[in-house]
Amino acid sequence: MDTLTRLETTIAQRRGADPSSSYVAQLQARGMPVIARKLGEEAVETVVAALSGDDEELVGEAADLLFHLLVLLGEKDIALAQVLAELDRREGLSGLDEKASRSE
Ligand SMILES: N=c1c2ncn([C@@H]3O[C@H](COP(=O)(O)OP(=O)(O)OP(=O)(O)O)[C@@H](O)[C@H]3O)c2ncn1[C@@H]1O[C@H](COP(=O)(O)O)[C@@H](O)[C@H]1O
Repeated sequence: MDTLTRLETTIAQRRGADPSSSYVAQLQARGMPVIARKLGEEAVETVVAALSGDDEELVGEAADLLFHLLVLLGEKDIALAQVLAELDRREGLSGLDEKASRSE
């Protein structure tokens, strides 16, 4: 099992866990508005790290971003596999077709 899939499984297993002992359970208990805001913050922090030129910081922020994206997808009951399938679909499209398809 790859890293993101393992993490997705862990996040799903945190449903209903004690928020005082689990950061994921704490986010899940606070709900989608907090999860979405957190993802937005992590996206901004990733952009700032990219512009700062510090690779180590960027790696850390990118990990935070992917982690919080998985929490958000889990909250919406969207499997990582669905997102990967969409990327696979786009990979199969050629340049202009892909642009048209993405803007649909
Ligand atoms: N990958 C992560 C992970 N990445 C980041 N974080 C947490 O995400 C938060 C990042 O937020 P910030 O950088 O803004 O730091 P902060 O100021 O402490 O956060 P806030 O108080 O603003 O929420 C930190 O609290 C990190 O600990 C993570 N927490 C958990 N995981 C994974 O999720 C699993 C389950 O975690 P628990 O639910 O805590 O058991 C763990 O085993 C890990 O594999």
